Amino acid sequence: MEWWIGEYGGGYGGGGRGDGGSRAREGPGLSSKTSCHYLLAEERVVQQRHQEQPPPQQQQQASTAAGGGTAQHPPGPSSSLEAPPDTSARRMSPAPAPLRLAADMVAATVSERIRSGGAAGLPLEAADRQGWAPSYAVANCYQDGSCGVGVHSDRLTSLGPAPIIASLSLGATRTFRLHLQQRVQLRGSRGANAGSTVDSTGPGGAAGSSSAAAAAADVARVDVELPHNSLCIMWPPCQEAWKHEIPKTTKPFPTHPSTGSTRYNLTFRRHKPEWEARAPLCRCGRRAVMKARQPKAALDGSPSCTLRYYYTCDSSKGPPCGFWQDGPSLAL
Ligand SMILES: O=C(O)CCC(=O)C(=O)O
Ligand SMILES: [Fe+2]
Repeated sequence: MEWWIGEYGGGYGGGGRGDGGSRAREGPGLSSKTSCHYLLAEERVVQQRHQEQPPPQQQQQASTAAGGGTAQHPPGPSSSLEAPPDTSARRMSPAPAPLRLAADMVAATVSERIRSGGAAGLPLEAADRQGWAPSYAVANCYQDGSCGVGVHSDRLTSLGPAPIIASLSLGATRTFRLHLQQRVQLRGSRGANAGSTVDSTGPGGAAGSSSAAAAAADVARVDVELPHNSLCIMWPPCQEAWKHEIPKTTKPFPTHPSTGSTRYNLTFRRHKPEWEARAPLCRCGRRAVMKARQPKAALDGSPSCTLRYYYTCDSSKGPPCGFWQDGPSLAL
């Protein structure tokens, strides 16, 4: 694996994503030991277009989808420490053959889960219901317990609302920790939680996966151990209702005969250029980022039946200009 995951060289432990936002960066938006690979030729075309053309001037436009117009709200929830896999900040290389093979297997697993009703009641996009296929993959390498990724949700600007993200773990076993942000009432479900939004399937893709979050319907934090060859599917609305992290640890954890204390993670995602194009430009001229709105009383009030989004300045690219614009909403 190392021959391609280590592409950007260097370490990702010390100043990594776990350190309150001061991520070590080597390329645009990518930390060392993280690399980004396109699986579809279209993705490469979109990427090239991004590099060649400045975004369209749409600064004064009203909000995009179902949301209202520009509002004078204060900024939303304090900006989370977000992971880099936002394709607007990507430097992608083509996926090597083993990664394509893994992507095909992951796509088949996720699609079969959808086809057999395992994702019933979840807010899947119509296209995803027909079968899900990722367009790119992000590879992370955690050399040992000193490496982690801080609490974040994955960027929605280029993934669109309610994305499916499938995460394959290889090597050492590390803890994947989820933090509940808002309770969501899913259609047809009785519980007031995004209960079944994370589905971790054990080694070999064994059936009878453990749905850790479902078992913990009323807790605000869930730990899922991710052993070698496990697939963790972050079903929607996982990115909206939860944040996640791989905590650094000084405690012993299960190593792997081939990789020792090193864990590799491959997340498979589908880029939705149509959503990325909808993001307005903020006052400082950068493309705004789309985030999920979390109601103030999210954790004590009644569950939300609607996912709401807003656009704000991308603070990962420099001092925020204070831009805020209402975004789309998605009834569950
Ligand atoms: O390593 C993992 O399991 C999670 C990685 C992650 O959250 C990310 O790349 O956004
Ligand atoms: Fe993430």
